[in-house]
Amino acid sequence: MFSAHRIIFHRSSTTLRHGFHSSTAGWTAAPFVKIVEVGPRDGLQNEPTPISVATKVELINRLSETGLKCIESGSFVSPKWVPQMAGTSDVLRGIHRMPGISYPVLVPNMRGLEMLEAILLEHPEEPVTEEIAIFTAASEVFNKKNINCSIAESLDRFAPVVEEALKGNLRVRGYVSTVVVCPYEGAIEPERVRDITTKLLEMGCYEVSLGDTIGAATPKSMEKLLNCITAAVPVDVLATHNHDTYGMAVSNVLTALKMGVRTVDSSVAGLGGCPYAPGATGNVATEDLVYALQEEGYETGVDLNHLSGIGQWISSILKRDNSSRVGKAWLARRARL
Ligand SMILES: CC(C)(COP(=O)([O-])OP(=O)([O-])OC[C@H]1O[C@@H](n2cnc3c(N)ncnc32)[C@H](O)[C@@H]1OP(=O)([O-])[O-])[C@@H](O)C(=O)NCCC(=O)NCCSC(=O)C[C@@](C)(O)CC(=O)[O-]
Repeated sequence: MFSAHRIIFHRSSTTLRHGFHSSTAGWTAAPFVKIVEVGPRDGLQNEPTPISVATKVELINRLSETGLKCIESGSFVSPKWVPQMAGTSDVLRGIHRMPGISYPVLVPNMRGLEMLEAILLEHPEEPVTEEIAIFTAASEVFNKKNINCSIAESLDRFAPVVEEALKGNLRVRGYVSTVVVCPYEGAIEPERVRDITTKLLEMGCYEVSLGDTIGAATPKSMEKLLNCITAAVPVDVLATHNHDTYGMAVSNVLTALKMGVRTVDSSVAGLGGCPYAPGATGNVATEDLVYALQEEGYETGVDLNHLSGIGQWISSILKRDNSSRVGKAWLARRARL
């Protein structure tokens, strides 16, 4: 379980015209950062208008061509609670899965896992996904509003889900929400997050993503949180999931990377938010993240030009502003060319 940071060798990318062009020049070592693209799930779950299965499938297929290695593709949650995630079965059936990319889905209980298993049985030789994510929170009130149970009940509920998933060769990722501030309870003590993270890892999650659900963290609070958690678990089983409500997300991610985190969640065009976190905006935009990472000397394997076009496309389909500043800069630059 404990592995050294993932270092890859690559041709250094010479950044031309503010990060949108790359060329090759010599061999260097750059730390690789895995991006977990959550746009098709976290990004779409909070949209006010219905989104067709065809649009979801097209979004995932387009994202699959950018170099991303992990694209969260939906949720097997109750459609009464989160209507935008209805149709996840058809989304999984419809996407063109590319080798080397994982397409995880959220599963809140055994019912959700059974729904996924039913699809997996349709083509056992070609599984529609190899990974699920379970999700709880460090705040009792948020957890109750989000999944209708206490934190302890959620862990009890997830234990058999994880056991069954692992038996079926599905990898399991864990999420902890409200890791810094809860919209209902206020500041959260890092020790609470540490203890829940540890329990999820002991249960069998290979990684835990730390959700700053309302985007209220700052570099200082991220550092405090990670110092507390990494005293108990190795940093390479942690990921960060930063919403960008206060414009702090990129700074928070860079802080986490300096502390050794190498997996970061983000959402194309900065889409998203949790329906049970009022006032929170979307995740850090994947375009902003990729730009910051490449300028800071990290490797992501993602084609920023291609991604920026997709961010603009999905924003226009959803009839909303593109929340990615880098995406907007890309559009303005394209207009000038
Ligand atoms: C967990 C439940 C289901 C409990 O909901 P409940 O009402 O307590 O469950 P229940 O077992 O009493 O079932 C109620 C109804 O839902 C059905 N049901 C039950 N389970 C399922 C299922 N899996 N799929 C489809 N339907 C289901 C069940 O069959 C029944 O249907 P009815 O008899 O009324 O017709 C509900 O609270 C729920 O679905 N919550 C989902 C909340 C959610 O998706 N939130 C957003 C994702 S988390 C997030 O965004 C944060 C994160 C991860 O991004 C990190 C961060 O930013 O912090």
